[in-house]
Amino acid sequence: MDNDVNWSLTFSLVVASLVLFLLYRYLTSTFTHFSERGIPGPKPVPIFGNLWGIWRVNLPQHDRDLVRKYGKIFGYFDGSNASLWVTDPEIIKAVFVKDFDHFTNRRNMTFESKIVRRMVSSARGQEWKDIRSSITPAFTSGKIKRVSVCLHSYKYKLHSNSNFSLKLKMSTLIKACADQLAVKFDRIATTEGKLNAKIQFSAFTMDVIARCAFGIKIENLGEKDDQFMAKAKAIFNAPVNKTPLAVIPLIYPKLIPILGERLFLTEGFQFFIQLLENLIKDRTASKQKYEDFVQVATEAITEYTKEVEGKSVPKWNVEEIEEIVIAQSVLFLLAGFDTTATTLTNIVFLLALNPEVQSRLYDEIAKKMEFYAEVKHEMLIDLPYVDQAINEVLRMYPPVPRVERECNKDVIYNGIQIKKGTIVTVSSFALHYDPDNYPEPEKFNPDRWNADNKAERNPYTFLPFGMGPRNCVGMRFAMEEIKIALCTIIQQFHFFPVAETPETMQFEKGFMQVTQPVNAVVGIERRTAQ
Ligand code: HEM
Repeated sequence: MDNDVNWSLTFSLVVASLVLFLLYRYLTSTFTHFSERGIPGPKPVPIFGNLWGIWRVNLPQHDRDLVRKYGKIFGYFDGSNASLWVTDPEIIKAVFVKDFDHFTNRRNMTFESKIVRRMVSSARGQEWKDIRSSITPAFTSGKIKRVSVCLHSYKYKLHSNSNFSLKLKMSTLIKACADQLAVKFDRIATTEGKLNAKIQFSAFTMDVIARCAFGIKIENLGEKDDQFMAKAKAIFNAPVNKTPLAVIPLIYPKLIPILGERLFLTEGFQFFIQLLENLIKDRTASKQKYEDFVQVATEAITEYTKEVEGKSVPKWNVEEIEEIVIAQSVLFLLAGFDTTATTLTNIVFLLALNPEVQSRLYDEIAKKMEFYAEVKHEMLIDLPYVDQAINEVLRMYPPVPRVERECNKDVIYNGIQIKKGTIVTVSSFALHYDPDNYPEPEKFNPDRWNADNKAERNPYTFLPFGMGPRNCVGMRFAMEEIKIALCTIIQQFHFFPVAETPETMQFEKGFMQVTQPVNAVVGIERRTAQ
């Protein structure tokens, strides 16, 4: 009897060990991918690869440390998926520009939501090319300058309220938002004397997107009862980013539909999809003429054609057009709100710590204002020091910490083989702090960006907006917005460090798509006439 028990126990143990062994072999089967090719890299662990614990780290520092340790080219594993990390400018050029046809897509996240799949950021192959070509005209500087937006007042609810309507040019609209921001700053300067920059700039960039993209003015933005901002913030600073769940889309994307998309497409996300669906339905029902981004994009998408038997026919049917428009509208909001607010926060923070840069910036803007009665599109064209300062902030604190492409054909660069299916990842922080590209990288020095210094630098060492045909489509819009805000507030306010201001920017820990500044508190006072 005892023998039987021992036998079956031994048998069970052998089977369990065999299963575990096979599982281990399966989970680690790709882990020789880089070592076989002589490419160094951190040691991966089963299931997580190199992502174990990533939800607890300071991502910019983590990425810089990795590159410092393993060099400009090394292997990394997102779960069992191979990712080649690159900060070599020549390979960046090849992947993002020269051989773009072999690197058109980002990784496939396999979301089933049609809205997510139709977003230009997640669309793939020919569908990406078609959507991107159709929306690009809406983002050219000519359109940003000329497009006028019909504004509709909007209080927090899911339908727009058309009892107020006003037609304004895009840059005038951004200026109106910046003026409203200046009123808030004035109140803060005279009461508290210190500014929690991220909160105020988030309300500003949300206001700009709502007005310029959707023609709506949200009355209570940034106030206590403002659900609009609360939902948006919940997307970027979601608690899930600090848990192992954050890495599931990377290590095993097929689990997304099994676990339920709602786990990843949070309530905030659903809120904006619903909002935009309603807004577009309202528009279709009304006879009103709109001229904002949604309208420009809708027309461009509707007019987009394909060739069938030598004839041009519409590319998408009515249902597809609605899906594509909603997808891009939600995306503009998501891609444009937090990135731009974070950049403005970082700018004010670095200006507070660098008074000589702040005063040079002030002088340049004040000089320009001698010729212009107010901040406007035309005056932004020739402000070299403003451009230099913004570039330097984007170098030191790029809001999007990693940029990637998926390889769709085996290629070899300088003896480094990149197999089909491999993800190529660039850590913007590591690239921007490489002393080969930027001597004394910790130093905030806008002069790095003067014409002479810039001409000497390899352009593939600066990726705050990504690179190549799939770079940030909203870059011009973001720069217009940042410059209008900066010119408006720097003229009126002076920023300086206070006891709470950290010596260097602190970032939220966790696996963030947009690097979140924490405690970016600076002193603020109204400038006296100079
Ligand atoms: C300072 C502000 C911003 C920064 C730093 C930023 C950064 C980026 C980066 C790094 C990418 C990835 C590019 C690549 O893979 O090469 C990207 C893509 C994108 N951005 Fe931005 N962005 C900003 C503002 C905006 C704004 C205001 C909008 C829209 C109104 C926008 C819309 C997009 C879209 C749609 C994509 C995906 C493009 C595609 O896949 O074809 N971004 N952005």
